[in-house]
Amino acid sequence: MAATLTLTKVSKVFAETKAVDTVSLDIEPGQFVGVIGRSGAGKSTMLRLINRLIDPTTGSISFDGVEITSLRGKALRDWRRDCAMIFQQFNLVDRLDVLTNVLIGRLAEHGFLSSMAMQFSDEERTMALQALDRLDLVPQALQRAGTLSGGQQQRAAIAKALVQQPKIMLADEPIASLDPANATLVMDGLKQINKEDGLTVLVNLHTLDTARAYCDRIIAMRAGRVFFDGTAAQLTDDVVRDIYGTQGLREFNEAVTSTQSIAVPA
Ligand SMILES: Nc1ncnc2c1ncn2[C@@H]1O[C@H](COP(=O)(O)OP(=O)(O)OP(=O)(O)O)[C@@H](O)[C@H]1O
Repeated sequence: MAATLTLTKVSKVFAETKAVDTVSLDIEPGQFVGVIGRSGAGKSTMLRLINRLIDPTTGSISFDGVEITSLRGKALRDWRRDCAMIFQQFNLVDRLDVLTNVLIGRLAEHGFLSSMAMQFSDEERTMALQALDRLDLVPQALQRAGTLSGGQQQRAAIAKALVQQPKIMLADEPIASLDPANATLVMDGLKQINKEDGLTVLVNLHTLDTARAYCDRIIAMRAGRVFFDGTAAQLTDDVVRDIYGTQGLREFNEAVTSTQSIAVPA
């Protein structure tokens, strides 16, 4: 059963920098949420806090009523499986084939010895092939991951995340290294999984057009705080200018996954 992710007054301080500043949010099950904002606004830090790659300085993060920030040992490993993370740089092992890379997503379910031996059941291989099929990557299943295009690698990373059978999918700028055609395929893949499986998706994006085209809800961060939280329709050009500033807006207004764009003042 899907569950709500709740952040309550979450802050993360690095030395002098308040990367995330008193953020409170409820992410409802099945939402496709885009997080936007200028470089340094705190987007990656927020995702890393949710995944427990880092710990908050203060505040609470809970999922289905369970406090995430206090999980240790197996409970923490289980959370990292439930909360799959996609990174800009794909996180695949280049020298291994695509199918094996996807199967690595199952290792959290294995004991130490079977993990070391990379022994997977027929059921797991079927699951991995089904995930690859959803991402249109069956023809590449036996190809070395390092030989795939960037877009194919990112779709393989999504397949790997899928076989973890996560409850929520986090993606930290998953299309930042991709050309428009591949960026569109990756976003379409995430959207398809969100719609078909009802999986909650929380994705950091550098480009407004992508957030507008794909996200049910857009959260804009500025200096660690939530500056805007609403739908694409509510994200007016005036709000966008406040988020990015006119200069920043130029930088972030390049169309990456669609031809829509907003007006930038001359
Ligand atoms: N490990 C760290 N040590 C010190 N400062 C950090 C660390 N991680 C992030 N910061 C700082 O926290 C702030 C927020 O960084 P973060 O990476 O979350 O921003 P972002 O919105 O994801 O930016 P970008 O779009 O460039 O990835 C920045 O000022 C950054 O320099």
